Amino acid sequence: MPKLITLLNGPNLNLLGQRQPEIYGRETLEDVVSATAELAEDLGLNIRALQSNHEGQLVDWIQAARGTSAGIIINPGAYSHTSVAILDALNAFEGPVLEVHISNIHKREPFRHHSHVSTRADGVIAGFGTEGYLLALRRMATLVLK
Ligand SMILES: O=C1C[C@@](O)(C(=O)O)C[C@@H](O)[C@@H]1O
Repeated sequence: MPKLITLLNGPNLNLLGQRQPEIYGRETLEDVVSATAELAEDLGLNIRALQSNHEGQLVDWIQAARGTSAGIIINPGAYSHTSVAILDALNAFEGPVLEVHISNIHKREPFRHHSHVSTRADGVIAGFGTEGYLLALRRMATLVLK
């Protein structure tokens, strides 16, 4: 059985492709999910891709990944900068956590420079566009298949 990786996207990422394309690009979330699922298959992994605009829902999915997923790839969106609840949930998850930001948060407004999630993440990718999800998945394969 291929190992399961939970891919979580937070608020407003459902609007990928339409929302500020000059920052986030023209690819939709559906495009991102199908590209990651395809790569996952090549790498011998399974992906469970979920998106929510609600903090508590993301916390519930992180908790559900305990004992069922080998790793979590998460773009927490704006909750990166505000959510101690998401950080606490990730701290209760036993496997590797990789954080993805499509944009380079360090080049943007100062309030985006800090991410609570980064204090837990085993790796962070920012500013690689939607390609960041694929790079994170490759790194996840190294971490969980070693
Ligand atoms: O919603 C997002 C998307 C983001 O996480 C990114 O992928 O670049 C960066 C966040 O600051 C922002 O709130």
